[in-house]
Amino acid sequence: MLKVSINTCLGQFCLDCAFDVPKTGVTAIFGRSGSGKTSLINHIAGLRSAEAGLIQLHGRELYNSETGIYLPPEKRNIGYVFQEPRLFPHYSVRENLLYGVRNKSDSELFQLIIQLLAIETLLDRRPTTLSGGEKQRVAIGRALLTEPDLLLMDEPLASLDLPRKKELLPYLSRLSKEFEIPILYVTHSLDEIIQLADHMILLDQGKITQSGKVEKIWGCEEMRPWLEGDSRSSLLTGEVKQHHKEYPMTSIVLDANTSLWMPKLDLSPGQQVRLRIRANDVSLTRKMPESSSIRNILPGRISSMKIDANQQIEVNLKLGDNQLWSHITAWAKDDLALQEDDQVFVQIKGISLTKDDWIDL
Ligand SMILES: Nc1ncnc2c1ncn2[C@@H]1O[C@H](COP(=O)(O)OP(=O)(O)OP(=O)(O)O)[C@@H](O)[C@H]1O
Repeated sequence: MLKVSINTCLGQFCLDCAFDVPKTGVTAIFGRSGSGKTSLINHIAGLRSAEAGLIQLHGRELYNSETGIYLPPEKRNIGYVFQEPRLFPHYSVRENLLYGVRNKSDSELFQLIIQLLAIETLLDRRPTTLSGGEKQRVAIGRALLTEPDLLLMDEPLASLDLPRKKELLPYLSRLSKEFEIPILYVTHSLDEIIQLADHMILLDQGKITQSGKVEKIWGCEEMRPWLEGDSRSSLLTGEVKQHHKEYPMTSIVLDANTSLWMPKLDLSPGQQVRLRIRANDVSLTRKMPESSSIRNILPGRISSMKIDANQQIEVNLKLGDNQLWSHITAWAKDDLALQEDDQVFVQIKGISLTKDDWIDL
């Protein structure tokens, strides 16, 4: 586990945060530009020193202002992947990968990493001949080959265009499952968080405003600037229950009493999935409709209602054990005379869940 507590100022900017990162999985660091994301991971890497604090990785102290411990970056055993791949142009891909690696033979780890990142065929090429996505895969491979206790990634996809980002995401996702090390992942992208992160830390002006499981943070008030109105959505975790016998649909269990139908997933019963349900795809009725094209009609209760910037209503609902957002017009709210604590029926079109709205966990 990584334990961090940092209190320091750089000019006008002060970083004051304390948090723990679980032993495995991806923890996303998210926040506005200038909120201190890069400064934070640079402190952990040892590229910056704080005025006060403690950084402990798997029980080993990397930094302790009280006892004067300050390990330089090369003694911390931390891998760092930057926005730009930073490869040595005069070395081949193989030489880049093995730079700084003690065991330079074709180890099992080397084979695993080149397969996982699909860079076997690039080994004899020079970085200048690679695409942006290929270069970044090599940079990730190089960081992993040093067998780090922690991997820091600072917007590793930011310099890539959208198709390259999409190409690299599955590699990152596989890597986080395959390597049992904590990954701290700085990003501006909510899509990357949905695809990759298990946990999330929200930073604002150098302070942590929220941290915890992604599903929980997603719905919190501090996420409102990024997820308001039309862009409001909920993240839910569930398990594949069954596939429909006649139609290309899959049922996902969210809790003991709640399940949803969505277009067929190529997954087996029992597999875990994360779903994003857009608030615009969730409508409400007072009575159970008698016949409807909508496949998911579930009982829910209104927890709270908020007016968005366009004077429409964001309704937060309790759906079984989960929280769900619905976005409706103020007109509909008045027409149905909706109030907090009311019991309603929540309607989610099965077809509204597209392939960008789920990942297997
Ligand atoms: N050497 C420095 N001296 C003074 N202020 C600095 C220094 N380095 C960074 N800062 C300030 O610290 C704040 C946090 O910067 P940082 O790069 O950590 O933010 P960030 O959240 O990573 O931003 P972005 O998302 O734009 O990369 C900024 O206001 C920045 O101007």
